[in-house]
Amino acid sequence: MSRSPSLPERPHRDIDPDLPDDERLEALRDHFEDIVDVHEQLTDQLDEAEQRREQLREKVDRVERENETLKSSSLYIATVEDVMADDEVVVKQHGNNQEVLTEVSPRVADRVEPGDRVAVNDSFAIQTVLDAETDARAQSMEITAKPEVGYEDIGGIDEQVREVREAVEQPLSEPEVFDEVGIEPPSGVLLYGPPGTGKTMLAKAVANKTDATFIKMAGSELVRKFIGEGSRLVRDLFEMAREREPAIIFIDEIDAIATTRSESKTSGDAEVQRTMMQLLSEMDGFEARGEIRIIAATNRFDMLDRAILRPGRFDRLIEVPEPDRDGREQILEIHTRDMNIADGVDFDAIADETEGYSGADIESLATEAGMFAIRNERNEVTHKDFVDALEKIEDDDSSDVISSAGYFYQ
Ligand SMILES: Nc1ncnc2c1ncn2[C@@H]1O[C@H](COP(=O)(O)OP(=O)(O)OP(=O)(O)O)[C@@H](O)[C@H]1O
Repeated sequence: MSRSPSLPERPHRDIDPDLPDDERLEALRDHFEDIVDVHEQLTDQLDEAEQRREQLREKVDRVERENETLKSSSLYIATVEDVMADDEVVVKQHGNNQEVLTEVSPRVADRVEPGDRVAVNDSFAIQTVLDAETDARAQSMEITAKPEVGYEDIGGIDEQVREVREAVEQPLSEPEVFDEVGIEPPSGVLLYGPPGTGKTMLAKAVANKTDATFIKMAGSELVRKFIGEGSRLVRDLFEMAREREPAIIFIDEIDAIATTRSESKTSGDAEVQRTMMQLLSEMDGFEARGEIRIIAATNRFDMLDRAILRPGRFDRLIEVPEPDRDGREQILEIHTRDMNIADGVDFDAIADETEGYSGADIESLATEAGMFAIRNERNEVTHKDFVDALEKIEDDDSSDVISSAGYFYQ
C-alpha cells in the first residue's frame, strides 16, 4: 500500500512592525512567495490523491464486476495439473476429464499449485481455489473398518434382517452360490421407512458380519455448490470402496439426489441430476458379484425418481416399518440389556404404551428412565421410572419426539 505524502511545512515569518516600509514590503513579498510555493505543492498532492482515488475506484469496480460474475455464472470444478510461466496453468476439468491450458485471474495467481482443486468459469479462467479435496472427502464420508453393530442388536425387524442378509451378505460371503445357480445378486438394496427404525443399523450389521469396511455418505452431502463437485464425490466414494474392498457403501437420504423434479430445470436441479447419473453409472460399472455392495436408505419413498429403481440399479426394495407391539418389546429388551433393571419392570405393558414409537424413540425412553433413577439416587431402574419417562416424553413434545408417528413415507 502506498503511503500518503507528508504535507509541506506551513510557511511562517515573523515580520517586525517597526521595520521601515520598504523592508516590510520585501518581507511580505517573500512570505507571499512561500505561500504560493506551498499552495503549488498542495495542489500537486491533491492531483496525485485524485489520480490514486480514480485508480482505486477502477479497482473496486473491477473486483465488484468479478464478484458479480463469480456469483452469477456457473463455475466448474477442475484440478490444476501444471503451473507455467505468465500466469498460465493446465487444468483438468472434472466430469469430462478435458485438459485445458488456461490463465489464472491475477487475484489468485500466486496461490495456485499443481494438485489444487479450483473453480473455473465458462472460458476456463480460474476464479477461485477450493479447500483441499482431502478435507472435503473426509468431512463428507464416514468410514468404519468394522462397525460395532450386530444383528442381535436389531429388534422387531427380523424379516428385514433376513432379506438384507440374503441380498447383501450372501453375495459377499458366498458368491459361488450365485455362480452355481447362474443368477446375478441384486445390484443395490434400498431400505425405506420412517426415521429411526434401524436402516443404518442394518447396513452396519452386514458390514460387521462380512468384515467389510462401512462407508457412509449422506445424500445431502452430495448436493454441492459447484458444478461437477457432486459427481466427483460419488467417484471418490466408489474409489474409496475399491481401495478398501470388501466394502459396503451406504447412502443415507438418497432422496436428496434422486427425487422426482418439477418442470423447472434450474441449474441446481441439473447438477443434482448429474450427480445421480454419476451414481447410476458407477453402479453399472461394477461387478455385481464383486466385493462392493451398495445400500441406500430413504424416509421419502414417495418422492423417489423411479429411474433409480430399475433393474440393475436399486432393484431390491426393503421396507423397514415402525416396530409393532412385539417389536417394541424386543427393542426395549435390547436397549435395557446393559441397564440395572429392577424386578417388576413390565416390558409387556410398556410396549403397549408406546404405539407409534420408533426404535430410536424407544432407545431415548430407556435412557430417560435411567435418568429418573439417577435423579432419585438409585442405581436400579424401576417400572415407575419408565412410566415417568413416558409421561415426560409425551409432555415435552407430543408432536415431534415421537418422530415416526404419522410420518408420511409411502
Ligand atoms: N430396530 C431397532 N432395534 C434396535 N434399536 C433400534 C432399532 N431402530 C432404531 N434403533 C435405535 O435408534 C438408533 C437410530 O437408528 P438408525 O440410525 O438405524 O435409524 P435409521 O432408520 O437409519 O434412521 P434415519 O432414517 O433417521 O437415518 C440406533 O442407533 C438404535 O439405537
